[in-house]
Amino acid sequence: MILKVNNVSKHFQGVKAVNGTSFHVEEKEIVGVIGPNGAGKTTLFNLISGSLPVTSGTIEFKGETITNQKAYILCKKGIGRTYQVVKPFGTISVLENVMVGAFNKHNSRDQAAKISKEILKQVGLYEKRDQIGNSLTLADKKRLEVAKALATQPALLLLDEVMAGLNPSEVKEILPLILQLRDEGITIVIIEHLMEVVMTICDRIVVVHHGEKIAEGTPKEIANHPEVIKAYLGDEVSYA
Ligand SMILES: Nc1ncnc2c1ncn2[C@@H]1O[C@H](COP(=O)(O)OP(=O)(O)OP(=O)(O)O)[C@@H](O)[C@H]1O
Repeated sequence: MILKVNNVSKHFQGVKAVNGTSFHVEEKEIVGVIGPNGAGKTTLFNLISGSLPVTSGTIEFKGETITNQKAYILCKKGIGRTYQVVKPFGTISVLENVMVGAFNKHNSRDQAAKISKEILKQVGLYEKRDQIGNSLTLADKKRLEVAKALATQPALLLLDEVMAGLNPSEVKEILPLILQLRDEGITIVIIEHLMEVVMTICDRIVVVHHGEKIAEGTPKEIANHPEVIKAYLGDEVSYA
């Protein structure tokens, strides 16, 4: 088991963004986190990656309790993440953007550049390595987000809506990349609102609603789960 989230809560004043959630992730699994808007998905990622402290509960990574450790320390330990809102360093090149991630593990500029070029080839951005970050299309900015996270050489990669805003053919292009990363040994937790994507690539799915886990299972189990159907088809109509 690579990740264990034990009864974790995050309350913002009166808002119970995450409320007593528990789940685990096995090595090399692809686990989807789904739920309606505001369900607490991104907050969960912020807690796992150390961007926010928990209100209560514990988080274990590779058997070690890592609750409330700083984000840069968790990054060094192997937890990488992308952000829902893509934020490339707009005025430096695509290659330099990725190198920022690579410096997490490598002090030498040459070594960081070498690794970053390999990653750019893998995500299909090598030809655009000298372009400025801001000049990329949204689809390419999403690839760059993945590349920046990969450059930190994560064992566990948290992908936050990397396909939101992409057209169907762009989505089809990025799916094999995610499967390839898993084949290379990276464990993936993915927040994704595109059901066909989640159903296709995930081994298991965790469903959250109002900060609480309401279901967990294989894509098939989740698709037929009464609580999930209620959460999506009840008074909540939009989801992400
Ligand atoms: N820093 C914060 N301060 C106060 N409230 C917050 C903060 N971050 C998130 N929230 C609230 O916590 C709840 C969960 O938000 P979160 O962004 O985790 O949901 P989500 O499932 O990722 O939503 P979406 O699908 O819209 O991205 C929401 O009610 C949100 O307004």
